[in-house]
Amino acid sequence: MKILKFGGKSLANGKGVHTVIDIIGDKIKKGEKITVVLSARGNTTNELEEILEKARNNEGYQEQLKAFKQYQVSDFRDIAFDEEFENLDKLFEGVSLLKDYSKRIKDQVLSYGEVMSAKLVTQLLQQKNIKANYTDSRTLIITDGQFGDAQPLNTLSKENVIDHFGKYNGSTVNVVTGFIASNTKNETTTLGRNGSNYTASLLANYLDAEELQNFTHVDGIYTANPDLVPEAKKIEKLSFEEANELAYFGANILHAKTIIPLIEKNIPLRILNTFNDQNNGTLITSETNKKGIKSLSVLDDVALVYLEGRGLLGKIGIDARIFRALAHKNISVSIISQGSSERGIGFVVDADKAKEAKVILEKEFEVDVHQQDVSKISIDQEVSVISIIGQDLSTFHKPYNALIKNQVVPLLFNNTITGKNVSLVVKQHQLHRALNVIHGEIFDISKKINIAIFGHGLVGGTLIDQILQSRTQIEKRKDINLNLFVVANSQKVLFDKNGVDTEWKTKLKEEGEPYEVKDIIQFAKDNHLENLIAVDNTASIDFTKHYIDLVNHGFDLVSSNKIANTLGFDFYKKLRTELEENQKQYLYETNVGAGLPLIDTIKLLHLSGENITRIKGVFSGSLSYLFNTFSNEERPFSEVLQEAIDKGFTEPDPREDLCGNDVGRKLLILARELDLCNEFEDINIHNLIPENLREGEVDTFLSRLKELDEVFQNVKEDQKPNHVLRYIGDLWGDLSQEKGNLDVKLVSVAQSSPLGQVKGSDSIFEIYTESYGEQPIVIQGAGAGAAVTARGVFGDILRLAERG
Ligand SMILES: NC(=O)C1=CN([C@@H]2O[C@H](COP(=O)(O)OP(=O)(O)OC[C@H]3O[C@@H](n4cnc5c(N)ncnc54)[C@H](OP(=O)(O)O)[C@@H]3O)[C@@H](O)[C@H]2O)C=CC1
Ligand SMILES: N[C@@H](CC=O)C(=O)O
Repeated sequence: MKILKFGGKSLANGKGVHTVIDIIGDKIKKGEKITVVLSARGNTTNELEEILEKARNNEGYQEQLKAFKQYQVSDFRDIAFDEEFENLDKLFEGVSLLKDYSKRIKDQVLSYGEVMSAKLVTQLLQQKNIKANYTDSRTLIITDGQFGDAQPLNTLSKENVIDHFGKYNGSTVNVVTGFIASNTKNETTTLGRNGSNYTASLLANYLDAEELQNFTHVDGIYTANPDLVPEAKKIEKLSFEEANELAYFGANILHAKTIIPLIEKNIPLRILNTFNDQNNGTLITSETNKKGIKSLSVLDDVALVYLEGRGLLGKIGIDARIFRALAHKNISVSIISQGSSERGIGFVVDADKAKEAKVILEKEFEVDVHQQDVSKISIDQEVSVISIIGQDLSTFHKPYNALIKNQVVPLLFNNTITGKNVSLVVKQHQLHRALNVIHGEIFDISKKINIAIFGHGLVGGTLIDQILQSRTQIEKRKDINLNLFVVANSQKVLFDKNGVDTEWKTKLKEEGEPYEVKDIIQFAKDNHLENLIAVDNTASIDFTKHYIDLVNHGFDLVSSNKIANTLGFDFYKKLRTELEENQKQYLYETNVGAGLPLIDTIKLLHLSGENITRIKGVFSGSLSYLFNTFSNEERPFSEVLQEAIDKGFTEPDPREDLCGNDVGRKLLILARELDLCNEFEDINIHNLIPENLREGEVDTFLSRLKELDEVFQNVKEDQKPNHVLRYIGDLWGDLSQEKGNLDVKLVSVAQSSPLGQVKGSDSIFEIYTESYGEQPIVIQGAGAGAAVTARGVFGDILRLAERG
């Protein structure tokens, strides 16, 4: 015998009931022996409760009652509910006259939900020539007299059930009302929360069923609520013990008490989806999984109560007084946390009990408040509890750190000593993000990194394409899902919370909208996006003004833009302070030497105590290309410069390279990595642009490039034989002082020297240190170009993603 239990959503009007009839019909056809247990249909129980309240409060309930009746019969005109409707009318009338109702009356009213549901399904089955027998569970399950949450009297109930089922030879399906029962005085009682499931598991127990199949509207039990966590996965198998934990911590499919009758008889429970016959659901058995499962569950109808005060320190009996006072009023406390100093104790109660709990405690601690031993008794209603089931403390740092990194600071947390569960109380508005962050961290599924790209020119555009090309591979290899949720230029933004695709350029053009950076921050918040990174691929000083705001709102930063690192030292420090306070990171490896691993190397040498005494070299890829080519070939300077521009080596405004600012910035960035406090004004820069070409629009400058030819031809010809031109940066002096010397200049060097041998757009950096003496560490390679730079930015993004 299998027990099939169908929930309210499975039995709703429309597709629901008919699907249920088909499922039952199929089983009968296959010769399976089954018993069916039903909940009330759709929203029936809630509706009956609401009408009852209205009747008591003398609010017009007739209209809702009429709609309720229509719902029950609308799809099934030939089924008669006259008797049930008449009884309900009488009950509501009585309540409205008395302006009150007892728990006994409420149980009577609610019982009609299950009665009508079972009556309907029985008749629909009979219409299909299936032998079905309406079974009112009040004749079977006998309980104590606790209306609303009655406890079954097992011996009596079991006898009734065995007796009743003994009368059927197996070819008739008993269609049993769930949830309802009767006491020994033959009065209707109900079995409380999850009552229909309880009826089904009691029957399974009494009848030694081979399986209980619980048909719901979901595919099974998930690692988290899929409505809140899109990446949630279905759990194939669970042990009863684990299911019990899930039930206790709020998984809304089961209630702990419903599992006990199954455990007793070792009867498997399968959670199935009425509307998906292709799914095996979740199987719950006594078998324990060695690895253990992990799941996230949420209690959100809760409140946090907090008691604080200096007088609690070391005082004995405070906790006892709190819990005794609450227990006295039947208020149950679920999660408790107390500081070791005992200056405060926080705990969680059901939301609807919070105010009462506060009043009770205020009364209990009246004297203590007066004596200022207790300073505060407060409640916070806007909280949720997340329980990580299967999580022990040895690896708890992972989800915890991820939460902090995503600016979710739990208000309270506790763990079970013997089990493997940790519960956290978080602010309700952070629940969604918190769940996704924890889920991404504890499951073997990819961690989503939400990236906002600002600037999609040469570097930014290449970066987007590189990410879109490699993201599948990265997800496979690293379990990191790179989600580009924003692409923006100086005018417009394209939002897509699920990530832009290869059509991003067209979409940005057609669907892009004007924006301010705060809109992007808001979008991330509204969509509960976690692991946020803002990538600056602009050359804009204006955009850098938003860095601190972005950091304060949970974004890590990556930039190819060098401006933020070369603004005033005050800003430089402030940004780092904000980063530290928010536990955010800022990576900018491409600021010097494009994709070359320079900044990291310098940072490491410095951090490890290696004294760097000088850094010298060709810092600019574009000027390297320009002077390498111009020195070796007999071509006009303007022609080679145009080539460097066309190859994407220069800054958006090439005058930034030629005037020395770009090299100056790079030099300053390196100096600041060595903890020097130099300002941009401290740099001695040899500006290569003749004064008459320095001002004006970039286009005008580009149209006058030829005017540079004579100037540079003369410089070239003025050199010693076998010498070439190089534009270098040089950081020197006593670098243990507050400031170093920073020079940017055009020099003529022997072609045979290391600097003289640099080719193409290569940069070369000579790093002199105390240990390495006269022989510098040399880093050399492509110092400019969209592809290498974008790859470097990509590297920074991945570094952040992996650090998590
Ligand atoms: N090229 C190279 O080899 C290297 C470049 N870099 C750095 O990379 C950065 C980008 O260079 P590149 O790609 O050549 O520049 P581009 O001029 O090609 O692209 C700049 C992008 O930034 C956008 N932008 C400008 N201002 C803003 C703003 N305030 N807010 C949002 N978006 C803005 C532009 O949009 P719009 O079109 O609307 O103006 C454009 O999409 C520069 O900072 C450069 O120094 C670093 C290392 C090497
Ligand atoms: N314009 C820059 C690009 C990289 O920072 C250069 O030429 O080096």
